[in-house]
Amino acid sequence: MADTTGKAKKTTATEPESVLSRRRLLGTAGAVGAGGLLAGGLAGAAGATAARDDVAPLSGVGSAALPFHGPHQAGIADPAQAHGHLLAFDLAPGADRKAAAALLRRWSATAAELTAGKAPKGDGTGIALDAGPSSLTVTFGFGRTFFDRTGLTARRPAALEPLPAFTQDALDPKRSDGDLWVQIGADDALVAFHALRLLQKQAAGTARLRWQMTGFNRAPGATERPLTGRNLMGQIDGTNNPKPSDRDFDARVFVPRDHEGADAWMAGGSYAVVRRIRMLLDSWDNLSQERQERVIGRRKSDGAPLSGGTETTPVDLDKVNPDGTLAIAGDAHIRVAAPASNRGAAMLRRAYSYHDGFRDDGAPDAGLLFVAWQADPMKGFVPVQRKLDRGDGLSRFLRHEASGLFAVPGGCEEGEYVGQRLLEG
Ligand SMILES: C=CC1=C(C)c2cc3[nH]c(cc4nc(cc5[nH]c(cc1n2)c(C)c5CCC(=O)O)C(CCC(=O)O)=C4C)c(C)c3C=C
Ligand SMILES: [Fe+2]
Repeated sequence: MADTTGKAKKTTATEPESVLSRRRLLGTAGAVGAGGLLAGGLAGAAGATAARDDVAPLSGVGSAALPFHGPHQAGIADPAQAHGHLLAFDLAPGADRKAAAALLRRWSATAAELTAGKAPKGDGTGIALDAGPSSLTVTFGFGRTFFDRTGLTARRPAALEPLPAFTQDALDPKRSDGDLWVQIGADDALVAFHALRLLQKQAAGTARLRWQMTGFNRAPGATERPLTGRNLMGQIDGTNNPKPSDRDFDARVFVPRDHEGADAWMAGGSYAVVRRIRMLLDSWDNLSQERQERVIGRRKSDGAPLSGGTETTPVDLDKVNPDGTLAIAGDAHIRVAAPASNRGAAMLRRAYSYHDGFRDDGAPDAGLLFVAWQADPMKGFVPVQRKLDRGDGLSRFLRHEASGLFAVPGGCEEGEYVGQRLLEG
């Protein structure tokens, strides 16, 4: 469902029809294709729970649904969920534009069903049978290499020029880039994995997984009231993000709907910059809290800027302390990253934390799966990262290990698929 501004609206009905359809599957397996379910090894479970008309209402978390269809893809303007997967695929040798179109059609149909809480026909996995949609979103994008491989070079957007090399980059090419990109988010880990598994199976023969990263955020309801999330450095992160209610939000985040030219198919779309940023947590944790706060420019406890006020007080970059020093240090992260320091450049940050065990030296392999959304990377991520690369006090505690830039087309309507205007236009 989209409101008049075209933004996705969350459905929070206690028990939407679409949710019932998946949750009642166990009881109606015969009618909807028991073959799939039984093939998944669920014969016993189906027998034991044959009648599920007494199914209890889902929690608010489970029943929340974000529509797949609409002018923009879901998973951009809505809050990042508790569980996320980022995946990149490369087209298999011989897979052409037609094969890519068929894959996007399959993927879109599956994403539409799953986000509505329905079980795709023939799905025997059983992974998310008891759950509702849990705010699942599935977002699809195209990398630069996709266009040459499908004979669509002439329609590749200029905005997909490779990102410049930054001095602090230590990028692993195997975990960077890719022909196709998929972002999955859900407030339930099984619902998120279910989507990942089905999409990966549907890619067989057409595209091969290039890399995958898994991340997390705080679970909804974990705090007394909704709060801005924290990252693994313990900071409140996301405060000064553009808000959907801002006058210029759409212009900053989405390609205009009347966009023309060879890449007119990107109208209503957005560009995602993906960076895997490892945090040097052992070094960070050794800093005093006062030093940590100076590095960011905000208080750790409540996220208030060091220029005063509360978390939401506008930052005063000119404020001077009684001793004559700047309240927000010259190399503080929020000073260097602020639109005011970058000729207005801004992006929507929608990140997931990650933890992939421990490295040989005992340090956590952990950090941020940073995803920045903007209408044009040259007016968003690129100028800001150029500045951070040179003068950010936080960069001493970070390692950029992987990177990707993806063109994420606008959303599609029922019966259509994401990318159709590119692949069939
Ligand atoms: C190129 C863009 C950015 C990268 C890369 C980046 C990495 C990064 N940031 C934090 C933690 C925080 N960032 C905060 C604010 C902030 N960060 C960016 C951009 C990048 N950050 C911007 C544009 C802003 C907003 C600046 C402003 O206008 O005030 C904050 C403060 C809270 C907030 O506003 O979100 C924190 C904390 C980490 C840990 C990190 C890499 C791992
Ligand atoms: Fe930041």
